[in-house]
Amino acid sequence: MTIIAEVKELTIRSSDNQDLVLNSNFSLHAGKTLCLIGESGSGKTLTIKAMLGMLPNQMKMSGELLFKGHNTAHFSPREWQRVRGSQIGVIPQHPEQALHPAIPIGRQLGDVLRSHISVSKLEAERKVRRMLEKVSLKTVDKLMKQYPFELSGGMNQRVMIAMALLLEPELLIADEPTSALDVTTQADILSLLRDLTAESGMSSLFVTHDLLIAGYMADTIAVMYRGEIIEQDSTMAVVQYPKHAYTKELWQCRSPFMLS
Ligand SMILES: Nc1ncnc2c1ncn2[C@@H]1O[C@H](COP(=O)(O)OP(=O)(O)OP(=O)(O)O)[C@@H](O)[C@H]1O
Repeated sequence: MTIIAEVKELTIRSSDNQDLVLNSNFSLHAGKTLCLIGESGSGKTLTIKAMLGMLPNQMKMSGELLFKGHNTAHFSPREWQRVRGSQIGVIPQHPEQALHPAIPIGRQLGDVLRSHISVSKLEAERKVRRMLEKVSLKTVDKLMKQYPFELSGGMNQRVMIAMALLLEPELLIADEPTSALDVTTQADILSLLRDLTAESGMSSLFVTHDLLIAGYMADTIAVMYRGEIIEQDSTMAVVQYPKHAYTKELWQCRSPFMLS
């Protein structure tokens, strides 16, 4: 199985020497989804930031982060610019904060495409339209001219998914992409993401604090607790036979209804 990214012995310390992430290890494989799960403050977002080369300057990091076999510590700002967005797609928790409020959707996506690959305006528009249709957005003609504030949270998140997938990344990172959405929209978006990742063959890292969502999305689950990965196994093993008391607790505090 092709390894797309590896996190080896990742430790992140705050400026006052607190361990915020301690000795994390996991691998991301092509065509597979790994879920990082843990409560608020367990270190999930810092792990993602480290993988994207975006840790706050005052933090100290040790360990190795590899993307397609390359140690990302050696990436120049220019290489990072190339990798982020084109080879690694990111879906944030709050799409409204990631989208520009004063640029129409069609132009925002077109600009992303044209900043990474050389295509004519017309071809960029065609690709953007196709991608917006792929994430099940309707009335694409109208949508291309609309601004984020005119769309619902669920529609904006579909736009972010389209943006993240536009350049056919090899790795998709989604940080709690549905936590700001109502339950029905959440289920629709999760099902869309699951279909798109399965069909594209890319690797994905999905962050959530919800074991039910992890069980629905992932092939492998890594449970984070106070900065450490305390349990990591196949989804089946973690959901059906959780070993750690904290994982059992995560399961018990979840509703009994399963997504299908
Ligand atoms: N810029 C920062 N400066 C200092 N400490 C930080 C900073 N960002 C995060 N932390 C601390 O690092 C720890 C891990 O934070 P992180 O954001 O990775 O958690 P998380 O698991 O993603 O939580 P959430 O689900 O709430 O996003 C927390 O104790 C947090 O307070």
